[in-house]
Amino acid sequence: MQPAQPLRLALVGNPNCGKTALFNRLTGARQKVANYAGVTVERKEGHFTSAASGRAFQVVDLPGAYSLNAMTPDEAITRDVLFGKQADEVLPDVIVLVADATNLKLNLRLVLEVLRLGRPTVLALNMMDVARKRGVVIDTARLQQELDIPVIETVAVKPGGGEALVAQLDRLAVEPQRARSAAGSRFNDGNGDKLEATQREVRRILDAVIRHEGQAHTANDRIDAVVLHPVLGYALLAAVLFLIFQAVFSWSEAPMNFIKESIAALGAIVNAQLPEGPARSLLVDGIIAGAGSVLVFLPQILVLFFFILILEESGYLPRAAFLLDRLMGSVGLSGRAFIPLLSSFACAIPGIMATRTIQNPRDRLATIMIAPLMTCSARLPVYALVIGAFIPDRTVGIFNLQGLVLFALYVTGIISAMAVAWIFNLAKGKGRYQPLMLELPNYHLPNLRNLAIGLWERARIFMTRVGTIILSMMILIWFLSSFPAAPEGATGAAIQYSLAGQIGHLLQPLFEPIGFNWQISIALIPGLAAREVAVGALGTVYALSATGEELATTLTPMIASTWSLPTALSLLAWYVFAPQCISTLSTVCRETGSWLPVLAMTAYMFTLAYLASFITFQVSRMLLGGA
Ligand SMILES: Nc1nc2c(ncn2[C@@H]2O[C@H](COP(=O)(O)OP(=O)(O)OP(=O)(O)O)[C@@H](O)[C@H]2O)c(=O)[nH]1
Ligand SMILES: [Mg+2]
Repeated sequence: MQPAQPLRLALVGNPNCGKTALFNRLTGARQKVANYAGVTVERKEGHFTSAASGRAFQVVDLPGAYSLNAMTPDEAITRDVLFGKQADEVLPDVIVLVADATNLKLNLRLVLEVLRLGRPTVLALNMMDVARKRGVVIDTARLQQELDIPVIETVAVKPGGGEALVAQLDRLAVEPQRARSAAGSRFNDGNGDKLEATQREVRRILDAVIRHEGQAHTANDRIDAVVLHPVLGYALLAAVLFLIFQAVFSWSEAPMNFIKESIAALGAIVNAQLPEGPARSLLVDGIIAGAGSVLVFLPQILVLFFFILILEESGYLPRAAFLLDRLMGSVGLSGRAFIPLLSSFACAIPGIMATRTIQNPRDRLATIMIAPLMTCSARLPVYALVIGAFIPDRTVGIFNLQGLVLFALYVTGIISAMAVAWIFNLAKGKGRYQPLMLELPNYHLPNLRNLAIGLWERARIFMTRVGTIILSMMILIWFLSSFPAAPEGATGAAIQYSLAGQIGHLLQPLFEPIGFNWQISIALIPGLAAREVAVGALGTVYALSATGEELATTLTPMIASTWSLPTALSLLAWYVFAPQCISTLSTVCRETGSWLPVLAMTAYMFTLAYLASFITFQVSRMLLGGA
């Protein structure tokens, strides 16, 4: 009896109405959900089986859209799926419209537009929990009558909040025709003045179905009076950012020490158990010292994401975008660039993809070009390693000095990005200033369970990186650093004679003027695969360079005793600017459809990195006298 084909569903609705939350609820996926418009920028597919009927469904989550006349590249994806324009796309069997019940006035426009397509459609009236709390009363039965499609109330963020929808979909799977609205044709008069006809229809339906308006959301307004205040607003923004960098160091100290000690203990055990030889060296110097020195930074990454997740979920981000719109405009960026740039603090790849929400292609390109200057989380281990080794852990006034330096590095990245945008603006000619149009979502208290899931997800991603790309690079680096073995009667550490040692020495003339020794030069190359690998590579290289009997699984004291301060500062400067990992460059190529921006980006970033390191090294050497 079971049809072989799963029923294909597409989730369509305004931005930020909870499509992805619903997608996750239905399929058990963990796609990114956040409280601002434009989180989803690509099509995502998932599957689920109805517990009641055993029927299989295929769901596509789509970027939010205000209308089917796409203005931005992400809206175009949704339009193309609905019109079957995507080359390898089959039209969905049922369109699941999602609407924010607290904002029907805005959401109904798209609903009516989609109904005109005359396809089987159901409406999920989402965020019903918020609507109820505010006392909004919607006559769902009447709405169903007006639209002539099934209307189901949902709460996408609550367990079981999508069950009624699945039950309805089960019924539709038997006869999808039941969801084909005749109402669509009612305002499909083809008189050209569709927009106005739609507006009128929206007003009429609202009058018929809203039984009670509920209170205006006064709490929102009260918070906004502070958050968007011309003075207090900026002070709050600065305080929030500052707190984050302080916390990254002070909160993570204890767990980092614990991980560090565990790794050292593990190294000692393996060292004592295994006979001397390549196997022991690979395990202790390659894997434990290499991957271990990256693993130590997990707590700091989690603290950073703890704050990012709270900011994303609270609804604060679009407000910050408004505060900074003037500043962004003065260097020729659109205020819409704010969220893509902020996402780049996690990783430049989602940041660059998020530029799909920027309408003007020129603004979009400018944002893509500077996104890699935002400090991605993969740089954090490098910064933290060098800061931990060279910047004393003391307080300046109420501030932690290490946190201050970290903050300064992030700010340097931001200021440089603004400068590059300004130059780009001069070169490309000034774009028309477009006023920032962003929806201000309601404030949400972050849901603890989702926060925990989000952090767990980040930990998983980081551990997977450590276990796959970083581990395999570590093994490769260990081989390169161990073979060929030192010749008979050699005096120095064996690594000096290895392939990696030779490459390091070969590169040294290039890096000498900026203060890098051969160990750093070796670590820079694998750092292009993933930035954290540079830390792991240093771990392995130094473990293998250790000549004495002492076990060298902790990197920090080693670099503290062998590098000069100017070298350390120069490495920090290098990491602010040096081009991102290869995957970022390939994302730029994919998003712009051309290699030209990739080449331009690589060239400008390498130039800036070398210049910045050169100046940092030479000036600090002069100031500190010799070294
Ligand atoms: N209280 C409540 N919050 C919800 C509900 N559904 C979603 N949210 C929250 O609403 C915000 C937006 O959810 P998303 O699922 O990211 O929205 P989206 O429609 O996918 O947004 P875009 O991808 O930007 O188009 C998030 O903060 C969710 O946690 C709901 O039913 N009730
Ligand atoms: Mg989404």
